[in-house]
Amino acid sequence: MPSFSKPTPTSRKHLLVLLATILLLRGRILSIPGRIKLPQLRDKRLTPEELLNALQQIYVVEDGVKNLLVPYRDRISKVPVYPTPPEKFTSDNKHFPPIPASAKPNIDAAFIRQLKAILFRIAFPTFRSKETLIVVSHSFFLILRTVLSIAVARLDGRIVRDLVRADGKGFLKGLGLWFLLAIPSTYTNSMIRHLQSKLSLRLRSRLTRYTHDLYLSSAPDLRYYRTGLEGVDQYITADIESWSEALAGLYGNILKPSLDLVLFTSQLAKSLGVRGTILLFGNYYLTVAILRAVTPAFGRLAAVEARLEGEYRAGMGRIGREGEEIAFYDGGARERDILSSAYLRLIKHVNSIYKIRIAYEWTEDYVIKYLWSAAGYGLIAVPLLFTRRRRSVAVQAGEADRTSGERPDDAVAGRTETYISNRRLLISLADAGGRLMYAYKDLLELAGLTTRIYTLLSTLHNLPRLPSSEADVETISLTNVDVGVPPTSAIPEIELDDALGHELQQPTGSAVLVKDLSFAVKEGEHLMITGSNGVGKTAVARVLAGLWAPQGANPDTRVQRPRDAPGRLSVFVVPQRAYMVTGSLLDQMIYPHSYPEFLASGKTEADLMEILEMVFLAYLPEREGGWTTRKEWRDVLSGGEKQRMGMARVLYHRPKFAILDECTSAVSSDVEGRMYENLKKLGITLITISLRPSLAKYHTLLLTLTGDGSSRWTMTRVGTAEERMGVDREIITLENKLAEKDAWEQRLKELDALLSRAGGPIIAKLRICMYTLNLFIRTISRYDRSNVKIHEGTARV
Ligand SMILES: Nc1ncnc2c1ncn2[C@@H]1O[C@H](COP(=O)(O)OP(=O)(O)OP(=O)(O)O)[C@@H](O)[C@H]1O
Repeated sequence: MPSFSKPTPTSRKHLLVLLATILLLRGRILSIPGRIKLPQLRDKRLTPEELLNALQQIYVVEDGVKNLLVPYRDRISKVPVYPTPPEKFTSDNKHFPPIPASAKPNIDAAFIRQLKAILFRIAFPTFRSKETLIVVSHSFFLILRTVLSIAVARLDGRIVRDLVRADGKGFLKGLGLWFLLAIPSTYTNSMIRHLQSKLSLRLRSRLTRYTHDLYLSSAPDLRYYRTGLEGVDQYITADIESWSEALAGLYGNILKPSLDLVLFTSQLAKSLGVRGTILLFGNYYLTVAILRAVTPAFGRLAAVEARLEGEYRAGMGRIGREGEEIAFYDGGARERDILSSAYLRLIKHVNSIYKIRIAYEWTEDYVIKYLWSAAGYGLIAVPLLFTRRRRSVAVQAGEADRTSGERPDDAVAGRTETYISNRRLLISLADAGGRLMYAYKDLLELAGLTTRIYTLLSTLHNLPRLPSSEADVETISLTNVDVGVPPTSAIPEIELDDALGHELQQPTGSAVLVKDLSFAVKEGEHLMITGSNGVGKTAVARVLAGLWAPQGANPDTRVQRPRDAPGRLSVFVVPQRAYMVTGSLLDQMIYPHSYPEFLASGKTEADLMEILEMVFLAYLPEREGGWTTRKEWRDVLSGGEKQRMGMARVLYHRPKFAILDECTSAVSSDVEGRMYENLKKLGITLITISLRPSLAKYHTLLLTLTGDGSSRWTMTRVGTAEERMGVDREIITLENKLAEKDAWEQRLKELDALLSRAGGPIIAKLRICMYTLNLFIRTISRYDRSNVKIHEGTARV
């Protein structure tokens, strides 16, 4: 493999140097990079080429830990990943029981249980995690802010008192303290915001990693394939993010105002006395009662909004994915209608939330701002009026100065201080109360999002296990298997127009497509599965590959596949629709291998080129600018090229059995035939699903699915090469006879005309012969090459 060091240009022989540089670069671009050195990646700004190579590398393993190479600006950071162990999922399973059909997002026991499961099984798995440290620091700053707010309120009162007293020195001292206090206060505010964002990000990362590991599980779980949950992307991307933000924000929004409420109330109680404190608590009670009565079901509304967002997002994604097909049909207008409809449903819902909010927020503002302020004035008046009355009585008695030793100015200043401090505390109290009320609404919204996240996790956790089909056998076989569409799992969905309730997606019953199917394919035998469209050919492949469980209650039902040998897969499936992975040209060919796995396999660039030649794609690396070129391959490659790439993957992996599901339908027959020959030469046993009779000659067994609604099937042996030649000869004879059909028909008409003029028994016999001939011609006419059935060596298995 060539190295990737930069060429040094010399001042002499410019032309030669230029030529050499071009050649060197061409060599670098067109060849596969070796393992790249990554120790100082974090510190070094990489060249675009190095960046591309690092992207190709995907990850490095250091000290047994997989480090993902994540592009960040024009650098690469190494992020260690620790996949969730399967035992963790097993132990978590019981904490995520299926959500009951009647569940509605609300602040209740179910919400607490769901939140507890998500928090303590995923978000905070241990108390010594970084998340805990963030929460502790966050709490510290929240408490500090409350303490500082009290200090600010006191200082505020003191400054005004000194002002009323005309105490310049005291005023300046107070002002100096004010500036000093501002430093920790503002720092505390920014730290609270920072820690809240950090906590939200950590929660999101924890949940995302867990969900990725659970969702993208390998065989036999294949949860990504089997969830049946609509709009999973919305759950994993947007909902997890909103949930993390809501939770991190809510912690501050509940803890801080609650603390404020306790501390401010205790401070106020000192100057309000018992009566005032009772009045204060009466005020709290009244507020909570009023607001509870007018609070709408924000939880359910938030959950429905998330779902509608998901539908709209899915529609947008579909257009991005299937742009070309839509463009061919010129379906823009139709798609716009579909998208607009999804968008309008979302907007209608959001609008209705806004409308519901008007009444709620109006009441909330009225209660918090005006009711609390009025109560506040009343409460402040208690000590003031009380003190004033006492003072006036004392003044009347002419003993004011003697009893208190204060000047009248001091008394006014003292009252002003109390008033200012209490007023500030009351304003803060009203603010805390308001935030607590908002927090209640946020809590309801969190309940809605929690239901969404919990639905995702419990659906993934509760998928029925697929029976393992791998065994120590040499053949791939089905025994007494009913093939049918598996029932969709029951997933509760919050219904669009029904924010008051939700609907259960009913499990659909599955019809049996193929009944009691049994066959075994040994290595070296080649099976072709045929039958009309929709009869269940791919369904059989799904059962063989372990994507669908066999149906039916027959105790003898069995699906068996050999286990993967070291370095060799037992079964590799090429599906009907070509799939192109995000990445380089090399990634397309080695999929699902990663680049490090390719290096570990010991295969070389020459091996890859040899494979590309076998599928007639040898021109691709040169045409596309090298193996590491990254493009949107789904659009760049033609339909036939994508299918040939699928065949290249089979040749790269060299499995024991290759299931080819109509994966050469866009490839010309001659190229298709040569690719089949190449696969067989490499010792790969073929299980082909196809409607092309021309492919039958590469196989030894033919499974025909009847497709007349009876779910029946027949297995026939295609026969030896000689026998197949015999069949070909028969086809040619029939075709020759077919070519003479018009002449025969003409002669028949002539004879018929002759006979109609004659009579007698001989004529009757001749008429019978004519009838037979007629029938024969009609039968031949109906014959078509594609209908020729091969019956040699028929063996029902
Ligand atoms: N996930 C699914 N959900 C519901 N029905 C399904 C699903 N997958 C397949 N089917 C149904 O099962 C039947 C068989 O599908 P299958 O893909 O096996 O047909 P096929 O014989 O391979 O057809 P074709 O030749 O057109 O590819 C079809 O009627 C199809 O609609």
